Amino acid sequence: PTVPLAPAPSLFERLGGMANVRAVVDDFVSQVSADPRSKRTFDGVNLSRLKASVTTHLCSLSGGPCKYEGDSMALAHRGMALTPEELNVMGDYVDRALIRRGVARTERDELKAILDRLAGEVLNK
Ligand code: HEM
Repeated sequence: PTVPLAPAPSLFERLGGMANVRAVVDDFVSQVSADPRSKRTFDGVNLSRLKASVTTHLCSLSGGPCKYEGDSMALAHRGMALTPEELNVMGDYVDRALIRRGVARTERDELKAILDRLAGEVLNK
């Protein structure tokens, strides 16, 4: 039998590591916060700060070496009454940003599954 010599790379590594995750977040947060279908909650939000926070969050969620210390998802989105449509708009921009950075289908689907599991914590708060 074959004994694996090294653990399988984390999703974080397969996404291309910190540089790629940061670039993807920079891309999709810029798009979501500018699109008329999804921009209403971004008024007055410090986008650089948000991008840094979302990068750390995704790094941590995908098994990377980060520790997310921001607010819970329910608290972060409290009072926004986010809709499934807004979440879909974001999901599409995430996917397109990943494609632009050369991330393959398997990894895109894995990240989508992680984000889908958080939907209940961000919608309708
Ligand atoms: C699964 C989906 C989502 C995840 C995982 C997520 C993640 C996050 C994270 C990590 C933060 C930063 C919280 C902090 O720094 O304490 C944040 C803030 C924020 N999110 Fe989301 N988010 C999601 C969906 C959305 C959607 C669909 C929208 C709007 C279309 C949105 C709008 C915002 C805004 C405006 C903030 C900034 C709040 C502020 O600084 O006052 N989020 N989100």
